[in-house]
Amino acid sequence: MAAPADTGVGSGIGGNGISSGNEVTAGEIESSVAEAGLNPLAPGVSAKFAQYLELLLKWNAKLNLTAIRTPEDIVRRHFLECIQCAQLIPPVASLLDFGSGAGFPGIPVALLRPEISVTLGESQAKKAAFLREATRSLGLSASIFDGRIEAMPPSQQFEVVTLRAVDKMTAAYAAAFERVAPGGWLIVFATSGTAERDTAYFAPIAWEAPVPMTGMSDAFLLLGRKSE
Ligand SMILES: C[S@@+](CC[C@H](N)C(=O)[O-])C[C@H]1O[C@@H](n2cnc3c(N)ncnc32)[C@H](O)[C@@H]1O
Repeated sequence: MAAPADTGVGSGIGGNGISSGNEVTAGEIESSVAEAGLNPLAPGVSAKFAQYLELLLKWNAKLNLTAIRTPEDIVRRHFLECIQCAQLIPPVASLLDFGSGAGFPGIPVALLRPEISVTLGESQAKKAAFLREATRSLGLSASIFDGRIEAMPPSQQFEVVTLRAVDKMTAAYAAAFERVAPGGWLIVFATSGTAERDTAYFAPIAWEAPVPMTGMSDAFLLLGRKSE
């Protein structure tokens, strides 16, 4: 799948209330969430996002975890998109973030939806190490699956599987579908160029109307339910 489109909220430095320095305060994150029209975060959650951002910047300088590098872009493209996703997830008990990378959307989901048991699946060792450190520092109970999702025991299934910017789409899709429990949800981050292909690929899934990403001109969330 293509990476999320670079057409987000705001217009670069200062466009979403984020200053150009390397520090982003909890207040600035709350303002960005409000400007994007998303529901306010629960008390304490914006401070956790500020801490997550600091960790990302520190590790990204050495390990190249994400190509989105500046604080304002990380808030605008990674955080806001994933916060919107977390707020849309139906009431469920378990979620697999397939190809979590630096934690998107799994870590924002774990921060916003502590009732969900989140598994962050990531095959690259350096990214899995970051996920371990990030979840430890942020006090999250999310587990890390350090390997290819295809290697999970066949019986391991989840009520929600998220897919965001995962490459080798055909193989990833087949593996993701296997991990969705009967009656569970698949949530795909898509653009107008991929939405039709994505929904067509997962034929046995009943798709809801694509949800436009807040403040984005060409990004959608696809939510589909696997039959019982
Ligand atoms: C482009 S990154 C996107 C990461 C994150 N979802 C995001 O939106 O920023 C895709 C990640 O998926 C991981 N990945 C791809 N196929 C995988 C598989 N079959 N099992 C586990 N991880 C996988 C890659 O190692 C990579 O870190």
